[in-house]
Amino acid sequence: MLLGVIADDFTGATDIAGFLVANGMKTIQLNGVPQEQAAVKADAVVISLKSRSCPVNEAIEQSVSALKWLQDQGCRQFYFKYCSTFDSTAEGNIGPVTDALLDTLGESFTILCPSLPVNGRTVYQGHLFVQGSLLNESGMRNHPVTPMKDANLMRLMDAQANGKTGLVAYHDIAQGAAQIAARFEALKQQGCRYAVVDTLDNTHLASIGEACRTLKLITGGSGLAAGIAHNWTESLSDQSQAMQAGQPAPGPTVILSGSCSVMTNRQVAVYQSQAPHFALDVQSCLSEPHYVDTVYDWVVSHLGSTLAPMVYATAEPEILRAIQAAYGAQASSQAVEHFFHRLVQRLQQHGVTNFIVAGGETSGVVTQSLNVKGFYIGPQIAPGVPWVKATDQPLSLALKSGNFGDEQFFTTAQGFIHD
Ligand SMILES: Nc1ncnc2c1ncn2[C@@H]1O[C@H](COP(=O)(O)OP(=O)(O)OP(=O)(O)O)[C@@H](O)[C@H]1O
Ligand SMILES: O=C(O)[C@@H](O)C(=O)CO
Repeated sequence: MLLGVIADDFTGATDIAGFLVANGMKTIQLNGVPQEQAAVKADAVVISLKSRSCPVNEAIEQSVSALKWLQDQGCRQFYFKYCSTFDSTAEGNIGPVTDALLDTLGESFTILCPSLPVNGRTVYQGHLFVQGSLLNESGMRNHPVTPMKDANLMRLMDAQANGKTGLVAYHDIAQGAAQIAARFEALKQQGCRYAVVDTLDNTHLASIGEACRTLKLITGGSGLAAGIAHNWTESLSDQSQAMQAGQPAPGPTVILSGSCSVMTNRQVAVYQSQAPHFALDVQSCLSEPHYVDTVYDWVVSHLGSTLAPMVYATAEPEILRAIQAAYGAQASSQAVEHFFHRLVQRLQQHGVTNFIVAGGETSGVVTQSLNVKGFYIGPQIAPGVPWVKATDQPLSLALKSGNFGDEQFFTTAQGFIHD
């Protein structure tokens, strides 16, 4: 095994796994840290956790235990994958987890590279942009769990990590890998533990990837996957079978949307005009034990439709704010997640085999409810969203990060399902 990836949520895991496969690395995704040590045959293993917004100590504990498992598998380099919008708070979890991974590896330096230019995430002078807007002026300012109120990555990291954060700015990045590596050394000499790397396009990511060849730990979004995979080209095995193994097969299909991102709101609105849809009522999720029966019956009665039925909690920011004011942000999001957990188990028992899910946390809940241990990675529906197929049951999933995909995503995803 060459590369071990620790991802802080499920969609983030499939995101990077999809890019690793597309760049020639045979990749298996495992949900949670496996209990057993059985050797996995792949170039890269991505362990997906649900550690983005859990208490800091739990995130550290999960991440370090994933790292140790990957070390035992013989991985030679490690990647901590977090969101391309740096989803975190002043408490964590990106900073404390990075610190814990560095300490466990006995390393003193890593980079912070959330950029994913193909999906509009770029970094300039250490400031993170989403489709040309500063992070704190993008839809991320309204995120239900980790609202992002600052775009300065140095400041965000300083608030939550132990060490000092430096910057490798655009003019150095543009000069290529050797200059970037020289800047890493200079920052280390200045006592920096982390370096934010400016990135405007894939050329920059390729240079950054090359400059990271000797780093034991790399942290970032999925954009850097291509650059990292490139470093291993000479050691890679044949890829064609891995992609094939992840192809989704025909079967009852449902869409579950728990993301309130700007793009998911658009995708849900477009799909509402095309297919059967059911809007979840948060109060009923909180207080009616039999609400799940009502929604389950509705889904089952629409499974024969040309396009799959959609159940969604997705709400526009002002509606979300009103819900959170009435019931509390944590209580309402937990109620929605718990509802999806129960619904998914019922639908699985009914024989639903294909789940298209919007939202990282929501995808985590769905995958855990389905009790899937691992995935083969299939074709990419949109950059960062591959179909994945369970390694141990006849189940396929499309796990969409909140802001990924275009407006037709839910119909496009269904177009990939065939014999
Ligand atoms: N109507 C709602 N009221 C309250 N909470 C909601 C509502 N709809 C969704 N949520 C909660 O908001 C959270 C959305 O997080 P999730 O990670 O699923 O989406 P996302 O943040 O857009 O996706 P990503 O993390 O991939 O960017 C979930 O905990 C979900 O249960
Ligand atoms: O990096 C991203 O934007 C996604 O993979 C993600 O982590 C959102 O949950």
